[in-house]
Amino acid sequence: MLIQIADVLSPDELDEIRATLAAAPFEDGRATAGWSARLVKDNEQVREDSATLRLLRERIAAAIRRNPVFEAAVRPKALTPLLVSRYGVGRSYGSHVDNPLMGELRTDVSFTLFLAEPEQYEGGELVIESPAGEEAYKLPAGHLVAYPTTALHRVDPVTAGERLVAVGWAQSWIRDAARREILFDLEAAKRDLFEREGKSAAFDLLAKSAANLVRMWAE
Ligand SMILES: O=C(O)CCC(=O)C(=O)O
Ligand SMILES: [Fe+2]
Repeated sequence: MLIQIADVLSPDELDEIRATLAAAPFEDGRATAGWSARLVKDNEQVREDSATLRLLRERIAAAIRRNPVFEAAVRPKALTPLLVSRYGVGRSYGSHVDNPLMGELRTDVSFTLFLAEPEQYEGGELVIESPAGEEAYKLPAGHLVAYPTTALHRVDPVTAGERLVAVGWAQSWIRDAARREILFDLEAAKRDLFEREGKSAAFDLLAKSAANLVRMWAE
């Protein structure tokens, strides 16, 4: 399941993050790509060993972890350390698949949190490729798109301005994307039913089934 989540960062958080980014040290992004993705990766990232990256990672990861839609859709067991990337004019990241393992984690879900407003740059869409076609994402600042790490994807060349994003990966309690979608739908149905009839017998059965599916599938 592919999902867009609005307002993961508040306007105040965004201002603070952008101010921090304006003074951040950047380095070539190739170091954090696998050997074949490295051939098509052309961006810059906040320096791995910098205090700025530590601060940005803490702030942004905290905002993502407290987002209830992210929690319900991704079911994160753990997140990789985030990357904070900049694509100036001419920069892009060609079609690739992300590493299946990063550090101690299996990467189940990839996500991009947009930090620049769409009007601030031309091009730079995140394109998710599938046999059914392509889907391009360029979301307002503070919004996030999450997609199964199984997909080929790319970032189209930036032709004006500057694209700023934070990207990361989650190992999910629920490895399979189709199962995650079932649990996400059941959670939505639970909330809808609860609003209409409170903690009814039907609600309790739905809640029981959803909880037991998590128990059956969690790993
Ligand atoms: O910048 C993005 O939206 C995605 C970057 C990406 O595909 C990656 O870092 O593996
Ligand atoms: Fe990627």
